Amino acid sequence: MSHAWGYGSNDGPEKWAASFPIANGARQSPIDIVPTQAQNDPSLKQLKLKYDPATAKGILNNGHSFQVDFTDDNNSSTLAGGPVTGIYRLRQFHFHWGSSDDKGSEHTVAGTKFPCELHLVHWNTKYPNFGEAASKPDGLAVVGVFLKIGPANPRLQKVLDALDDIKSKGRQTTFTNFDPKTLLPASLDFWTYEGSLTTPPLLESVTWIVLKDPISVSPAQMAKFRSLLFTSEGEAPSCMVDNFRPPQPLKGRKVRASFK
Ligand SMILES: CCCSc1c(F)c(F)c(S(=O)(=O)NC)c(F)c1F
Ligand SMILES: [Zn+2]
Repeated sequence: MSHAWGYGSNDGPEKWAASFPIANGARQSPIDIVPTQAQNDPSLKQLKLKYDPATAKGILNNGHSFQVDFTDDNNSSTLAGGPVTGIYRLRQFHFHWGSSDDKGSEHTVAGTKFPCELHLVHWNTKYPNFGEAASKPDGLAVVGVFLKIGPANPRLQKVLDALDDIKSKGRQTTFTNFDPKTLLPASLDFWTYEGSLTTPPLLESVTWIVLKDPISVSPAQMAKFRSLLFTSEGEAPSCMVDNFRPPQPLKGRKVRASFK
């Protein structure tokens, strides 16, 4: 049975629990991060990100967002350190954004919403593949990066220029020689907590690593994100906007900070 889901009034986040009861689980994401309640943990290691641009392979409109996929059959692009044990391989990155610049991020910071949030998805190599890892409590590590309105970000441009070729759901094209490290802020200071996928199947398998510092994005660049469609060619077009889940209950979880 297909569990069709989306971000509209009939199939959006308030309706997901009907098909995915874990939506009301104990470690759901995203959350509102309250810096004054996050405890500095000196035992947290430095985040180690090693990305090989040659592992970038394609860009796809999946009908919920767009994703840049990476070859993950070896340890060329990995995450280690920070809150995790072992080595996690980069699988893909994607974004969530709003219909206007006052919303769009999934995580919020003391209630502040950003216009966009980048997610870099990694899986734990102690498991044989992504699918196996995605079902384990320590299976995934996702780095979240906020995008804040400011000067145009030249490092986003190669990604945004590719969107014309993937306007509608199901469209994909090659996307090679790209280093996702260029999308990160100078500081890798982070907050971390145990959570979930923010889209169905909402699996509670994600160690979240949310960077404190945003990167910039211009209003014109945000308009480029909003030029994508949720819909396939031939369907009545629906603009891909507001593809974010709102913050979920913390349910007793602690958020740790890698910085003072
Ligand atoms: C089985 C899911 C396919 S990979 C994927 C994804 F497509 C996605 F959108 C998110 S997210 O929850 O939205 N952002 C962290 C993930 F975590 C993922 F692992
Ligand atoms: Zn995401």
